[in-house]
Amino acid sequence: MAGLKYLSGFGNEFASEDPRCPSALPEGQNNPQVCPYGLYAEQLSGSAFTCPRPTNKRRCQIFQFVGHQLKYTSQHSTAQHYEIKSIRNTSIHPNIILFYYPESSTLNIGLHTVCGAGDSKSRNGICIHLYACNTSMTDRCFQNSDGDFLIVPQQGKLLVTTEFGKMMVEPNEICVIQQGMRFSVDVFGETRGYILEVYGAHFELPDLGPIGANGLANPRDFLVPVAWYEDRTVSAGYTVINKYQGKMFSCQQDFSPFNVVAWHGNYTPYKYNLENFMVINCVAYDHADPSIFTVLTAKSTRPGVAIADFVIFPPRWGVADHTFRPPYYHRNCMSEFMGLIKGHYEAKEEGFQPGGASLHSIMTPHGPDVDCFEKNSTATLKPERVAEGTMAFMFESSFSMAVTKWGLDTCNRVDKEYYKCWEPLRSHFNPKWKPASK
Ligand SMILES: O=C(O)Cc1cc(O)ccc1O
Ligand SMILES: [Fe+2]
Repeated sequence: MAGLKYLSGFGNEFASEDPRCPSALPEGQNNPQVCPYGLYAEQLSGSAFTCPRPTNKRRCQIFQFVGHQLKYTSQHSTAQHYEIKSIRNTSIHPNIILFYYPESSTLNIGLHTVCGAGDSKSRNGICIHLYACNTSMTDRCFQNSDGDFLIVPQQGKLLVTTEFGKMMVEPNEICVIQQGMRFSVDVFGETRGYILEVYGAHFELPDLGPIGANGLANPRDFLVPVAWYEDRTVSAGYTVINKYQGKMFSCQQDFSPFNVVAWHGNYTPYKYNLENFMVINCVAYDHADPSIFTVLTAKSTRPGVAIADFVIFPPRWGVADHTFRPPYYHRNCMSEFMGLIKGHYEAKEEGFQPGGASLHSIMTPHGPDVDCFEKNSTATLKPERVAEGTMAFMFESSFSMAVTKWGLDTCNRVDKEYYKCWEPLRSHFNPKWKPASK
């Protein structure tokens, strides 16, 4: 859908009216006795009323025909995949797991949870889902009452209709749909990607510290939809699906929920093109930690420790002198879930397919495969482009993840031999080695 308009900025105070209804936002107040055009006023609160100002940025006033719904009933079909219970019941072991992506043709029912930890009831935790579909959502929308979705399309673009307006999100872009926001997705063929869900925190831009005012993901590159409504009666029934405490509920209404004529506030969905990321990296020697590539972070209450970070490995220059340039060998107190949007990943050129994923669990050793190690230990170190035409990413989390039954068994695409990419690493130990004489 060409020609969609957006507002620009991260977490700004925005105001938007559908141009068909000028002056739909009441002047100077949120709750006039009667709203313009006879609309209903509703506040969507994404932070506690009493949060201190820096975090109390999370609210939106929306003006709509009508918002309230009928009774939710439990919905079955795909419900079990979202249950946190299913995460607790499943496999806990520290192996490294490489998931191959399920064929989309075998899977057109949407979302599958692969791993996660914590829970939505205590508002602290994460879930990682994969989606694969080839059918648009017709007369149905989704509302996640549990947390925020950071959606990473890998194949196929998504036309996301929200209460705030429409966004087109293509592979190499991401979007965030925050807790409680209703949305529906149109697809245009085989479509798949990844979703990071966080409970109890919203995504923020990372602090820049000594980097200064510019760098990483710049706030102006985040795009927010403009108000758009439809006045549509759906006599056959419009289904609102609500994920609440890990379970799916649905209710029927006879109108489209995308009836918000105007809104203002700073609690909105948004999208970001990863191509806009301003990469900061080593220009002298050694390998900077990948936190330098953080696009968005969902902070925990412990300073510097994220519930989850969204980190990318964008095309860039590699210039470090006398340095083994690829990722170092690593044991981490965090979990590392990696995915690949396109191209190859520098630490594993073969085997890691776009659409695939790997989970390197807490303190499980990982790093470059044997080819990458040998090649880069002897390479002539001239400035060169790294990761050209590729985009790998990582969901890095302080939670220790359990893998669902679906992730391990049902998807049936786990590479049981993944660990073998490190098996041929041989010792280069030379006891006769001498330091170069100065
Ligand atoms: O490849 C990985 O697993 C991610 C990663 C990247 C990097 O640059 C340094 C450490 C690390 O774990
Ligand atoms: Fe790592």
